[in-house]
Amino acid sequence: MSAIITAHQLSHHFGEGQLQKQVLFDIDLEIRAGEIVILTGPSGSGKTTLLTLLGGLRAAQSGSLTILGQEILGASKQQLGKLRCNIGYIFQAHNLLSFLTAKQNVRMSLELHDSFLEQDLDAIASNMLTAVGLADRINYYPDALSGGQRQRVAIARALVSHPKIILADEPTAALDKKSGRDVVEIMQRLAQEQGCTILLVTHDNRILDIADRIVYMEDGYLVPTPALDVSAA
Ligand SMILES: Nc1ncnc2c1ncn2[C@@H]1O[C@H](COP(=O)(O)OP(=O)(O)OP(=O)(O)O)[C@@H](O)[C@H]1O
Repeated sequence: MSAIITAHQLSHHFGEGQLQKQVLFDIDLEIRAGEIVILTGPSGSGKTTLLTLLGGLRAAQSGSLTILGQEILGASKQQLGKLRCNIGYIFQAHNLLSFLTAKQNVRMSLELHDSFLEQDLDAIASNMLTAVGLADRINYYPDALSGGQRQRVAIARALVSHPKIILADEPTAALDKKSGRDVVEIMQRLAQEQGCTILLVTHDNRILDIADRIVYMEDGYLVPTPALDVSAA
């Protein structure tokens, strides 16, 4: 498997001068095509900061970061924007637009890509919602859906354009055990079908077993995964 994301000696700080605070230290990480990698660790250890860097959502400051073959250090806003077309994002709060139906929310993601024909968009969006088990909720507004159903719409929206990478930040945090499990299993199945790489940040020990690999963070450093966390899954 080839590397799809490679970080080498990646560091990051917030603030300037006396207020500067370093939150990532010399991160070395390689993520290969098709892998499901879970990033876990205590609150404030830098997981979200690392995830946003690896997803091209913020500029890298030092070290080296290659995403889909492109060096991100010093990349322009345009280059980052183009890169993001190949990445699907799923967040804790699903961020669906409340005035659009499930289908319209998914369709909107397709409209950002010019590789799909206008007349096909409705059918593609509906098929994707069917794939996440929402065939009977296609024309519902988010307010009429449960938390788990909304998160499944968010998954459909992220995966519908067949991105090469999915980044998910605490996708099960707001869900009960059963819904959380359903959501990650759907992500896992679809990513496997599409050959997509998943990088997922979570505190949720109940879903650690879906990962091919668990990466553990502490105080801004990658550390060997404690055996305890793996067996607790
Ligand atoms: N925009 C920002 N400006 C200043 N400091 C920030 C900013 N974002 C994060 N931090 C700080 O960076 C550190 C790492 O935060 P980050 O959100 O990456 O951790 P995390 O491991 O994802 O935490 P959690 O599990 O609680 O979400 C924290 O000390 C946080 O306060």
